Amino acid sequence: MSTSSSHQENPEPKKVQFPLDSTAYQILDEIGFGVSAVVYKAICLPMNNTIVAIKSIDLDQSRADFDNILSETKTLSLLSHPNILSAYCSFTVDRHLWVVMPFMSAGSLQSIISSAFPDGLPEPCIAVLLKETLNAMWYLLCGSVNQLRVKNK
Ligand SMILES: Nc1ncnc2c1ncn2[C@@H]1O[C@H](COP(=O)(O)OP(=O)(O)OP(=O)(O)O)[C@@H](O)[C@H]1O
Repeated sequence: MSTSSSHQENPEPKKVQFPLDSTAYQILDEIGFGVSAVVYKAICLPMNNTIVAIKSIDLDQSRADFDNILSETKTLSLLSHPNILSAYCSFTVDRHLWVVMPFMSAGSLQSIISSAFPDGLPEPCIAVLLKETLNAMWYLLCGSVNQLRVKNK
C-alpha cells in the first residue's frame, strides 16, 4: 500500500499570511492609544474584509530602539497561546511600525472590568483571571527556557 507523500500525522495548522502593505487595509476607527501608539480598527481588503486591529507605533516618539521593537513584534507573531494576543504581521509605514492583530471586540480586560465591574471583581473571577494569566506567563517562561537551552547547545 502506498502512502501519499503529502500526508502528515500531525500537520501544523497553516498560518495565513496577512499582507505587508498598508494599501491592503482600510482604517475604520481609532479605538485606543498608548504611550507612543495609536490603535485602529481596520479591515483587511484582500482577506474578505477581515476585521483587524492595527497598532501604529510612532518610531520617532517611542523610547525603545527600533531593533528592540522589531524583535518584540516578531516574537509576538510567533506566540501561540489562547490567552496571549498575538500579531498577524508587522511592517513599517513611513516612520510608523504597523502591528496587525486580531480585533478584540470587547476591548481590553481593564476596560471590561471598569465598565462591567465598577466596584471590583468578585473573588472567584479574580481567581479565574489569575489562573489564566499565570498559564500565559508559564507558556512564555517555558519558551524562554527552551530558547536559552538552544543558545547554550
Ligand atoms: N487587538 C485589539 N483589539 C481591540 N482593541 C485593542 C486591541 N489592542 C489594543 N486595543 C485598544 O487600544 C488601547 C491601547 O492599546 P495599547 O496596546 O497601545 O495599550 P497599552 O498597553 O496601554 O499601551 P502601551 O503599549 O503604550 O503600554 C487598549 O487599551 C485597547 O482598548
